[in-house]
Amino acid sequence: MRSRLALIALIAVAAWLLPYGLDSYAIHVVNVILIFAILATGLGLAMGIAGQVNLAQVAFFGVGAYVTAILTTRAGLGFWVSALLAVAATVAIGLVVGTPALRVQSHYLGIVTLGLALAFTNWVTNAEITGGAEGISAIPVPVLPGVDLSSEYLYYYLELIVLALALGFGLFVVRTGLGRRMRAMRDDSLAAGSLGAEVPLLRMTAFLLASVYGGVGGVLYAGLIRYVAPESFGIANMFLLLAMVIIGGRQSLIGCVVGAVSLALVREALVDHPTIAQVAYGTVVVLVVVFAPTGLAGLPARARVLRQRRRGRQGAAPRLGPFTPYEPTAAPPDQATTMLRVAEVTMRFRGLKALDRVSLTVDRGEIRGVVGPNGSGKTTLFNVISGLYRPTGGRVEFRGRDMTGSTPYRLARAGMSRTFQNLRLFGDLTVEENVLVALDRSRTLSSWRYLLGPVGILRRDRELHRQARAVLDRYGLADFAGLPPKSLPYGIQRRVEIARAVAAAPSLLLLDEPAAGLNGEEVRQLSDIVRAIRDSGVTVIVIEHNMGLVMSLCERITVLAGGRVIAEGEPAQVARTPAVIEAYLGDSMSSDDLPSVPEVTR
Ligand SMILES: Nc1ncnc2c1ncn2[C@@H]1O[C@H](COP(=O)(O)OP(=O)(O)OP(=O)(O)O)[C@@H](O)[C@H]1O
Repeated sequence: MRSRLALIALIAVAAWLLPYGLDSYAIHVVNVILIFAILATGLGLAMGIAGQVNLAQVAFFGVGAYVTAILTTRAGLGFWVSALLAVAATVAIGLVVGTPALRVQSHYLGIVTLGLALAFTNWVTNAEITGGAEGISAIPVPVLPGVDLSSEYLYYYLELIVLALALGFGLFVVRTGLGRRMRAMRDDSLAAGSLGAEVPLLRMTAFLLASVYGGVGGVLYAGLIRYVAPESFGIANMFLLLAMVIIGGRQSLIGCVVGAVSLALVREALVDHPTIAQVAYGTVVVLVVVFAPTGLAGLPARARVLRQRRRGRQGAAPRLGPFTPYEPTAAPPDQATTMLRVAEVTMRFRGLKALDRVSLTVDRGEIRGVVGPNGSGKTTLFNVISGLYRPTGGRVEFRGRDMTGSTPYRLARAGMSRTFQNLRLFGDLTVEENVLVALDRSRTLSSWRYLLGPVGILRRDRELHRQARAVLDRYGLADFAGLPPKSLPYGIQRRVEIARAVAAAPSLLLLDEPAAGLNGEEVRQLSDIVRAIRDSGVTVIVIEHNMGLVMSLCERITVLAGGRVIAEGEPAQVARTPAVIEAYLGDSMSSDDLPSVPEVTR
């Protein structure tokens, strides 16, 4: 921590002293670089942190610059008033660009945002108000009492302060709840939604943030160059910005700034050879994507890992601890006893009927098993219940409310949580951050607090970290808190996913094949964990192929075959049902898979 502060202080002092060693041309180049660093930080937030393809950053930049130019020269407004209006206009454009993000997937956004960038250049080249291909000149010098901003040396300090604020704010967002939810969305939007992250609004927020940075960059550019023309906001600069973010390291805002500075210097060196420059950026981008996907920012971490490997692992290896059961709580008697009612649900995929008029009712406090041969519709049923699929017919009621076709994040916020058959942990977040995403119930619409109440955000984040550590301690995962989940053995990943699902404080927990890939001891521990979760007042539905586990754990079992419910009842009773035995034998499983003695499989 101390060495990091010392490094920041050193960089700050060096940045402050930099103009003393530069001639007038060099300071101009540096001033342009700082503007690109601000733009790249905004692009990094949208693309690297939130995972939203945004090719409109250059258009945001252009809107900021042009609106400043038009308002100062044509409407006669002061520079700073125009600057404020310019950023507001950029945010409005950001809202428009972000609207498709509410519905379409990220790769289509690439086309939408590219279209916007092209339309913008086309418009400014042809419109009268923008001065056509000639552009707008004679933008007035921004006035700041006591500081002559016509001097590029002093303008540098204005830009430096804005960049420091922009980067500081970006890092604050990335390292607290909003940024964590964005990163979770980037890693796995389905899992993020199932934990209550409002994915469409988060995407929109990413575009708004990018637009603010674009607008601020545009204002600074108008004030620096005092002339705007279409070529500054064209595809070539868009490509340059993309290259800066990819080469610097799109998942790190500091990487984006490093990328902006390095590439801008290279561009300067190759200013007389633009074609070579374009080919060089393209080649370096491809090399980085293939050989160093984390960009320049990821190199120190890679070097650290290599060094550790060479020296051999130091210190004690992290170990899985025991699970500490919850305090049992009795279900409140005054509430309805039905937790979930699925009525006549049908789910068709083109010609295939994956669910055929499936009905089941799960009572509060129950552990319900859902079993059936492969392809019988179990996971589809979970996907319908948890909102990933809208059923073709029928109704899903959760806690007495009709929630048919509701979105995963609404269901999550209503108290439903789930795990996935193939594990959907956020791979680039740490284990602790995975749990933090589930614990954090902040609404995306309350993100204005990042501007008006940052201290409250920090305080809340500290409290969430405390809660996350308590969850990890309870599940014996404390040693893994700072590690990325994909580096962990499968059994531990399964436990992390359950801990994460329970951290969302559900009243109904859906577990999709939680024992898949676990060894006998791990299955026994899982059984204890699920029982303890239920005893803490959570209703559980579990899909499982491990019949020993199902038989010993579940009070009731629903059996699906061919998308239909073929039996339901207590385990021993269901195991004797001829239709069930036939379904399993038809699936070429041995009838031994349906033990009459309820015991956990080892
Ligand atoms: N998104 C989809 N598009 C098309 N078909 C699908 C889709 N999801 C599931 N299916 C089909 O629906 C049927 C039921 O699949 P589902 O995954 O629900 O079965 P399952 O009982 O969970 O199987 P398993 O035990 O192997 O996980 C299968 O035939 C599957 O191919």
